[in-house]
Amino acid sequence: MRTQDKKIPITILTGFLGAGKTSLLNKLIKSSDKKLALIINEFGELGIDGELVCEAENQILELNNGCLCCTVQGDLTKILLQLYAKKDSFEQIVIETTGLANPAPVAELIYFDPLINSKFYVDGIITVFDTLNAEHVLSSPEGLSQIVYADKVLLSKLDKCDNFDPSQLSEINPLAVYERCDHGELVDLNALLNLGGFNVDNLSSEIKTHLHSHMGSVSLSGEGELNNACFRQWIGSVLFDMSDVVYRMKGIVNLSGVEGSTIFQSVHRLFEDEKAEKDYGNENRVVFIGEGLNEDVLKKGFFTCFKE
Ligand SMILES: Nc1nc2c(ncn2[C@@H]2O[C@H](COP(=O)(O)OP(=O)(O)OP(=O)(O)O)[C@@H](O)[C@H]2O)c(=O)[nH]1
Repeated sequence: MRTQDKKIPITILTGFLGAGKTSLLNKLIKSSDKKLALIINEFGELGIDGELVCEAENQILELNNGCLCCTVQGDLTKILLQLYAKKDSFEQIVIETTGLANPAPVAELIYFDPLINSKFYVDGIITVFDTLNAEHVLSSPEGLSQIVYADKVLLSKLDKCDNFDPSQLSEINPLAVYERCDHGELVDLNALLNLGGFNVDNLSSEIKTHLHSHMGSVSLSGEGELNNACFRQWIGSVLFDMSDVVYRMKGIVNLSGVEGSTIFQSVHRLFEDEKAEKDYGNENRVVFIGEGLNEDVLKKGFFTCFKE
């Protein structure tokens, strides 16, 4: 028996902001043969991804107070040890990193922290790559590191992109396996949780530094009912006017004339809304992630949408 056989496998799921990680995770949860424990790390102090992930029987733990690749490694150690104490209730852990994370420091923690390494191993690093925003993703060090360290790269949004050239990725990482994955759909989702071990030799501490200091998030929240037309107009104008600086927006809102809560999300200008599975009552939470965001302007716009 290999020593790894006694350890708990961890899959690191990464991919740039809005690439399709949560979409994939939801498909994985529904079709997995294994019971999973999920650790979801978000950029922005108001957690929304935890709500977007379907619960099934799995344990979901959120880390919202920083990015795993820099500030919250101590928290990750604590969570992993807590999970280990309940190890009979799941078979594998999936860590969904923020869209701005370099996966290497997370893998390094699992490999080089003796306590963690005696209990866990990295089964693989999976990167969801947004083909529609390829140029933008590859121009950022975070997006690049997600390709560099991947064991498997899932190409999302090819349904909306007809001129994507995959050789630009295989030139960066010829060792990874590349596969098409629209909306988290894959032929064999279960194989994703059995990649069989990540190659520790690929790790380089050089790209370990805090890369995304220029990025920031603005989290807005308030109780009550938002005027539906006003809110849609405001979001539309934010995405239009600030599309260069707002990379990602997510929100759970209570809109006038709409029963239950609505989930809003955008990746650059691509925008979607859907009925939330759960009713959050009067609660409204909106998170913007981007570069040089003007919190006061966003706050003012948000609060003018509350119905008198
Ligand atoms: N057309 C298209 N849209 C997609 C695809 N995959 C995801 N999306 C959409 O892209 C948006 C972001 O998807 P998510 O799964 O939330 O992305 P994410 O990587 O978890 O986002 P963050 O956690 O914020 O970084 C959603 O509106 C999805 O419906 C795809 O293959 N094709």
